[in-house]
Amino acid sequence: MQLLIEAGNTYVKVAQLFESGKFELLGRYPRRKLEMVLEPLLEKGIHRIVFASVGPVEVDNSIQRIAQLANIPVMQVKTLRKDFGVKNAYSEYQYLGVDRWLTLVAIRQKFKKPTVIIDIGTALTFDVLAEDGKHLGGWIAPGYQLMMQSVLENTCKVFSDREHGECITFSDNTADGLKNGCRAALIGLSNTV
Ligand SMILES: Nc1ncnc2c1ncn2[C@@H]1O[C@H](COP(=O)(O)OP(=O)(O)OP(=O)(O)O)[C@@H](O)[C@H]1O
Ligand SMILES: CC(C)(CO)[C@@H](O)C(=O)NCCC(=O)O
Repeated sequence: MQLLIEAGNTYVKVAQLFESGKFELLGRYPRRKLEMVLEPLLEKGIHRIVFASVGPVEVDNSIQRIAQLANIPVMQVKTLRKDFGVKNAYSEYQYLGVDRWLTLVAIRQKFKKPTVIIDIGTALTFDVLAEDGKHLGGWIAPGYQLMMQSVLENTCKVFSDREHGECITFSDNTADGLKNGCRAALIGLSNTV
């Protein structure tokens, strides 16, 4: 069994890949919980850890260290210039986030059609893939939480609450106004492509 880890800017996602090809998502965890989550898992017959990270280097080091202590080989996946039928649009190819690269590769494997990938995580990313596997570039914008946070941190009287729905109606109160406004911005951006 292999352990697959994707370290993002908000969460670290952990999954198991069995010999049969079956895949099971174990969960997503805040970065600070990584060691606590990984250590018990490594006692379960893991023969390799494969990870990709767009987080701080401390997370990469922490995964390497935990694997080393448990004597398990570890492989860090990096962004490539060209492989798996995808050609990276970046002239300095290594600067394209590995999460974006892996999504391009996965989409190419599955569809082989012109595709716009919209990924709403900490950041909102767009990546355009042509039919022949050529990556035509993309956009990076703030995700929902980041968008709200930037307004909250730079105003005195705007506030929010913990409820999150799917509404984009015009609002008659501050919290809904902010949440609906940020959702509408994400939708508007997505509709521009
Ligand atoms: N339904 C939702 N309502 C409000 N905020 C959400 C919702 N889903 C996710 N978020 C927020 O969006 C951000 C990204 O979360 P998400 O888990 O979707 O992305 P991610 O792919 O894990 O991001 P990263 O890979 O950068 O860690 C977080 O700040 C999260 O709290
Ligand atoms: C844009 C994010 C934060 C999305 O997770 C990540 O892919 C990243 O850190 N990318 C590096 C910069 C780039 O892709 O151009």
